[in-house]
Amino acid sequence: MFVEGFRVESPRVRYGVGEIESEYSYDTTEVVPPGDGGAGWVVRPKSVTYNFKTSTSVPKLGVMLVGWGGNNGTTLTAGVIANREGISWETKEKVHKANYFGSLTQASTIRVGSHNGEEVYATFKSLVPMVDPNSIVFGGWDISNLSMADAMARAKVLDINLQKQLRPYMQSMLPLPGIFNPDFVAANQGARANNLIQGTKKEQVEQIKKDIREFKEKNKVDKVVVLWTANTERYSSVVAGLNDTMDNLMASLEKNEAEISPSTLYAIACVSEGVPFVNGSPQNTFVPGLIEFAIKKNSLIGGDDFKSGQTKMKSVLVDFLVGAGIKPTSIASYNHLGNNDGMNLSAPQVFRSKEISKSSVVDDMVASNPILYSPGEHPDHVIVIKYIPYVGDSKRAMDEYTSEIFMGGKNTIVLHNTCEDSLLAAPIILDLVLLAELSTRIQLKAEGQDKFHSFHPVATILSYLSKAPLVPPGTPVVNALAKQRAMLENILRACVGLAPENNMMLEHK
Ligand SMILES: NC(=O)c1ccc[n+]([C@@H]2O[C@H](COP(=O)([O-])OP(=O)(O)OC[C@H]3O[C@@H](n4cnc5c(N)ncnc54)[C@H](O)[C@@H]3O)[C@@H](O)[C@H]2O)c1
Ligand SMILES: O=P([O-])([O-])O[C@@H]1[C@@H](O)[C@H](O)[C@@H](O)[C@H](O)[C@@H]1O
Repeated sequence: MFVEGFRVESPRVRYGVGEIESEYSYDTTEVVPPGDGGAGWVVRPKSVTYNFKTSTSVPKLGVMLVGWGGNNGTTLTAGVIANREGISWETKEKVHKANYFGSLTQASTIRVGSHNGEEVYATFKSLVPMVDPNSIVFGGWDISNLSMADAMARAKVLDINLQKQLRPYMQSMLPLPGIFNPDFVAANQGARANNLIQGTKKEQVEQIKKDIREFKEKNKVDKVVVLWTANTERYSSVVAGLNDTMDNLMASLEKNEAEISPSTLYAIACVSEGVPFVNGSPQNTFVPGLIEFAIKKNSLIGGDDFKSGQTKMKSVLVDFLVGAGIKPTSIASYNHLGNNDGMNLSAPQVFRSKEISKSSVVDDMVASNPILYSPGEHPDHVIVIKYIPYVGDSKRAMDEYTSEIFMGGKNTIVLHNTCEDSLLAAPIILDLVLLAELSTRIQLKAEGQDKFHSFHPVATILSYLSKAPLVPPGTPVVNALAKQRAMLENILRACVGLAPENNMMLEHK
């Protein structure tokens, strides 16, 4: 059974004017090491009462994309317009209708219980009020000056009969000039760089801040979220005195230090304006000084690197294998693609950023099972990415997973996965901006705390959507996809006083 929406009736939930309040018992545990008496480890269940307040004042949302004219940026913009206008288009197979497939918030469901023995499901987005994607106003920056209509044609992602219908809506959408530094991307990206902000790094930051303010005013949006879907940069060097603290980063900006990347400059501008900034690429935009700045300003940052295809599959498969007591011993991940992202990734220093994010995704799962892995032991894991122009945005991923199984046996799984890069990434970008906006409307307070506060500005709530989740310093990184989804769903369930989904279904046992 499926329900579009629901209200929770409980003495612990109040749907007020402008907000939903809930009182939530957070059942967790306290783990105590062996005592002097050698009694062994002790695990004590404990319950902590949290109060949540979620504002139901859903804003008119503006989304400014860095790299708006790219394959992902144009595909997302086009997809939202097609959904908003109810566009359908004919291909050789059939007449297609616009949809939001691939979006967790728009096209997935949650179990809310059972009725007369039948399971009842609701849309994920019905848990708490979210922005309607059809109402989003898009804008942003690109170092290439093509209109969104021409950039969509350049991307060659969407069917031509759809593109023709979208062109009138997108031809007047022009990207603002971007901050470009050829030292941080492949040399082959220079050919498209004809739409640039000139000046010192500080002047560039001030321009981005001005752009955000003017966009907000011109479009009469209540809130803006900025998301980086521009090209992958090489890692910035993290150097004491340069970017290791907020003060040093700001001093380096004043000195126009060369090693501050464009993505970090955009992030500085956003944090300065209190605008959420999400990084969809793998580079270390969030150098320590930027993270300190975001925490001081309590301004949301999140990322890194959209989890869209090959890595998303890996974070499911390795979780299944390790969770089943099977020991992955070698993982070979190869893919080739032919879009501009792939061309940029053909530069070794840029590829290294992607290699890091794609390799780290198994770390938490391997570390969770010392029965299988000795301290420091991990699977052989290689990442290969090749640029083959002919396939365009239709990335072809090939993986081989070899594992040790019972009594010296071996198991090998081979996958071929045609990841239509932008058609998989666009709905993920949508979820990132919707959830980033939502999380800024949630306040929480644990028992013993006297004031409500926001989530930590480093938004781990976005982990499900990121290959390399950014977490507050010193906190655990979770990559297993099922755990990430459960974390997100259960936090939103808590906002309306619903217990975590435990899948026990005792009533049927
Ligand atoms: N499935 C996916 O597509 C996927 C998954 C994970 C991560 N990513 C990352 O998303 C990013 C975008 O992917 P894409 O396929 O859209 O790439 P793309 O090359 O088509 O688009 C990037 C756009 O950013 C622009 N740009 C580059 N540097 C800029 C700057 N400093 N300021 C403003 N604009 C700038 C470029 O002109 C281009 O239009 C890449 O970093 C990619 O690695 C993509
Ligand atoms: O998300 P995923 O498919 O594991 O990883 C992908 C890379 O393998 C691919 O080369 C590139 O197109 C995308 O940027 C994406 O990051």
